[in-house]
Amino acid sequence: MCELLTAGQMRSIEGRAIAAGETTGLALMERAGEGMIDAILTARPELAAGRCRAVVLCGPGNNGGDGFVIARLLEAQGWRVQAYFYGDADQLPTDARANFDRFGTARIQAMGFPNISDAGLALLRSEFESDAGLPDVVIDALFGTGLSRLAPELVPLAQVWRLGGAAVLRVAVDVPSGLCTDSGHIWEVEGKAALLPADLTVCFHRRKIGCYLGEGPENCGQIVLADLGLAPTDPPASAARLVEMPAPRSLSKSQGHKYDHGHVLTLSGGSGAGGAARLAARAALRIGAGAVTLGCPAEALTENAAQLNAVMLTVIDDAQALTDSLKDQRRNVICLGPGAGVERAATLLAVLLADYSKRGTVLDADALTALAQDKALFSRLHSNCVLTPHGGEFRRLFPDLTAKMDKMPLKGPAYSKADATREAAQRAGCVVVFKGPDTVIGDPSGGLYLHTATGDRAVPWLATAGAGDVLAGFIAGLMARRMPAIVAAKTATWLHVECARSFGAGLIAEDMPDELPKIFRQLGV
Ligand SMILES: NC(=O)C1=CN([C@@H]2O[C@H](COP(=O)(O)OP(=O)(O)OC[C@H]3O[C@@H](n4cnc5c(N)ncnc54)[C@H](OP(=O)(O)O)[C@@H]3O)[C@@H](O)[C@H]2O)[C@@H](O)CC1
Ligand SMILES: Nc1ncnc2c1ncn2[C@@H]1O[C@H](COP(=O)(O)OP(=O)(O)O)[C@@H](O)[C@H]1O
Ligand SMILES: [K+]
Repeated sequence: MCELLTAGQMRSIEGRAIAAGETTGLALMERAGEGMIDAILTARPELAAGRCRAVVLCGPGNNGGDGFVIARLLEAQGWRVQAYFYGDADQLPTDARANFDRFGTARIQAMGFPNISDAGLALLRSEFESDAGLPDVVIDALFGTGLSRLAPELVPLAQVWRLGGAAVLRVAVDVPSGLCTDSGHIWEVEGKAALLPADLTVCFHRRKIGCYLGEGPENCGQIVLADLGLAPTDPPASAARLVEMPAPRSLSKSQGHKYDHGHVLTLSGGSGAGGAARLAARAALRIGAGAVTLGCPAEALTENAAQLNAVMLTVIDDAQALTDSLKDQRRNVICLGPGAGVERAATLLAVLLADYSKRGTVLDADALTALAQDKALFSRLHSNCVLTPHGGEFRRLFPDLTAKMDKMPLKGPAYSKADATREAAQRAGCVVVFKGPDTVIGDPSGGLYLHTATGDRAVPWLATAGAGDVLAGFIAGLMARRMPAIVAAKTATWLHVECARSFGAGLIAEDMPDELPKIFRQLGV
């Protein structure tokens, strides 16, 4: 289970350990420096062989203190190291000051404070233009989890930071300077923003949530962990968790009748608007629902019949027809929204949310718009519902939360997509899957899960029409198989990205359900 921490959560874990006498700030800082070097050499073993050159940028807080430790330890390994300092030595926190002194004032190049001097910047620039060639590694120990506002000094530094291009390894200590640890946004004021993007980010103790949200993933490079030796106490209950590969056991089928594996009813729109619901229906069937029926208006029966085989068809013209259809309790999950049309979605939603049996209900697309337009409907959502909004739909449903999320404060902590999803799920009383390259899943009890499709899980081809319909179908299919809503949402999100990764370039939504059997084989389902 991989927890993702905010700056505040990390601070309280460290603070508790120090207060309990389990460790000291100085010991943690030493361990952070050691862990950093282990992590760099593990991620880039080729650096272990040579006598490399490193430039370490140290800032005014404890992140800077880590930088002095790293500089000292790298030097002890025979590296040529130059440390630069942005800050006032007399204002350094105690442990950082101890490491500043230990490395040696005379060997630390001051860059000027509170403004970086031209001379300081020129000296730093010369590191990249020296006869000794480019540094092998540049380390960003300027600001870490303590940064809670724009550091304007990063603006000039950001240009120098990029010198040398791909020939230089850029490593961030804990988080890249300029990134908000909580929201993954870049700190900015009046349109001015700056950040030092990294090829490798070494997070201490636990991964920081901002590395997985917003602009975090594209600016952190590879993210690895360094152990600080803190006791593996339970993470805070409020900590978010990364969505991980599902256990194959959870996806395998036991013996039984088709209806033992559930029956999804997907409700489509009228003539010419059935594609989205057909995609969802096929996805639900492929992921293992025992049976899937598409409910369409009579006018669309013939065209749907021409497209579907294993998916069954029924006519659902109006609210009464849906009420009758729900009398069949084997239809244990309903998927409504894709291609339904807002008016029809509103009519059918009223029936679904009045259904006493509170069966599994996946609401996407037009059903979300209908929900946003009707407070009474919204208030009838229950814990067996799943909402799957993209950014636009989320804005319609929760305009106030979106406004809070979009407004980067001048000073942190910032309100994040994770905070918004948690609040949305609690308000709706059901699971909310807030989609995007960083998909955040919240459950009404406050649980929070993140799936970030970046790095080796990047799937730009998933930005294709109908991909969301397939996700809704996957969730519905898994719920039909009696997976709890939150588990179905997590599992479907992971499989959805996995299908896109596996298929690769050229992916369109139709390909995704048909990629599932291959994924299942690979997982050993
Ligand atoms: N706690 C622990 O036990 C351990 C901590 N560890 C390490 O400490 C890091 C957190 O350290 P930290 O909280 O000291 O803040 P840090 O991220 O270094 O920097 C931000 C500070 O700079 C200050 N600031 C000054 N000038 C500024 C300016 N112009 N622009 C913006 N800010 C400016 C700013 O204060 P402000 O002026 O905003 O009040 C703020 O106080 C953490 O990431 C990890 O690397 C590890 O060693 C393990 C043990
Ligand atoms: N660049 C991307 N990387 C990863 N996932 C993406 C990306 N773009 C879109 N997605 C995913 O694709 C799906 C798109 O859903 P949605 O916006 O509802 O599209 P549609 O309405 O066309 O089906 C979501 O699950 C979203 O998370
Ligand atoms: K940093």
